[in-house]
Amino acid sequence: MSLLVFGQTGQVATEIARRAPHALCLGRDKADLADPDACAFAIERHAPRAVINAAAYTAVDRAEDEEPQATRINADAPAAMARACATLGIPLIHISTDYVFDGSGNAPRAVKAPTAPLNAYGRSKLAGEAAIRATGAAHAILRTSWVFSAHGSNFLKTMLRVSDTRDALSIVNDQIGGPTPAGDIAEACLTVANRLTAEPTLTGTYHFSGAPDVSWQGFAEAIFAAAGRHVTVTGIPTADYPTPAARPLNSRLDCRTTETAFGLTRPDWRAALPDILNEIGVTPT
Ligand SMILES: NC(=O)C1=CN([C@@H]2O[C@H](COP(=O)(O)OP(=O)(O)OC[C@H]3O[C@@H](n4cnc5c(N)ncnc54)[C@H](OP(=O)(O)O)[C@@H]3O)[C@@H](O)[C@H]2O)C=CC1
Ligand SMILES: Cc1cn([C@H]2C[C@H](O)[C@@H](COP(=O)(O)OP(=O)(O)O[C@H]3O[C@@H](C)C(=O)[C@@H](O)[C@H]3O)O2)c(=O)[nH]c1=O
Ligand SMILES: [Mg+2]
Repeated sequence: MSLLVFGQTGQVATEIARRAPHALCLGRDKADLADPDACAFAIERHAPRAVINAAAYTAVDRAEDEEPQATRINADAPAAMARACATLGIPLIHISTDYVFDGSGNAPRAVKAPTAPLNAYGRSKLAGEAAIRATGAAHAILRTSWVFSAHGSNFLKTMLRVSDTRDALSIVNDQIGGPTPAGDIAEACLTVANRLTAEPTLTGTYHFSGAPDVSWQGFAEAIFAAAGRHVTVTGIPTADYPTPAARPLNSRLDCRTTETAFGLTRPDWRAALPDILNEIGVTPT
């Protein structure tokens, strides 16, 4: 057994499966993250050379009402995975989020910058990070942001859906971050898994997000331009788009240590748009 992946249908898991046909990707039916012991058992039984956790509770607004469940999936399960990895002496590659930060200021966040999540999802992901570090397992925690792809649910697909019925939208323009193609995250995870297997001293936390940083409004406009859809996008402040979960204004991630350690540079999300739209079946008219 080479590589064990938690997650099968998600954005990143789908892209890992495409790139690593020999990896064993476990869906919820084979490993339910609400059952952390089952996740640890799956690792012990398959004895892979590395584990990638690409599954998570990602419903940001719903997590406000389901924090215990989000914490079980985003913290208790990764902790159990890391303990099993430590026992076997294999690395765990785990994905985390810009939402562990409070989004103050305008500067890109360094890896070691203080964390202070604004919402339940962010707290559950931060708890996962801490729990993994505490096990002593060789690991890489890869924080990314604003993931999009042809699969699963994401902002790009929401924009395409709503523009089927509306030709004008109001989108927040004061939350800034790096949209990240799931395919590039998958590639980064595989690169990091290979490197960490040979060099466990690379253990640590890393940032990996797409460039350039943009507002959700700017991202929406780029999506509609690439899709050839004529939609009027009006920028609004976050205060005018109330949601159950608060979201950080500044989601910029400083990704320089990831390039130094692994040679991974920030992917240009604009370059990924045409292929992803094409895969969804959207062709500019
Ligand atoms: N989406 C984003 O914008 C961002 C995501 N991240 C992180 O990246 C990682 C990958 O996210 P992404 O690919 O977008 O995730 P998705 O939301 O696309 O998919 C989540 C995956 O997790 C699985 N999952 C959820 N609950 C369970 C469970 N109880 N047991 C087993 N599997 C479960 C889902 O399976 P099922 O289909 O069965 O529900 C699905 O495969 C996560 O760690 C996420 O926190 C970080 C920053 C941004
Ligand atoms: C649909 C819509 C959204 N918005 C805003 C709401 C929100 O601030 C922003 C993005 O909305 P979403 O619900 O897609 O974003 P959200 O689900 O919060 O996305 C986050 O998911 C988790 C998993 C992460 O880890 C983060 O990196 C981030 O990608 O756009 C508008 O302003 N107008 C609209 O019409
Ligand atoms: Mg969402």
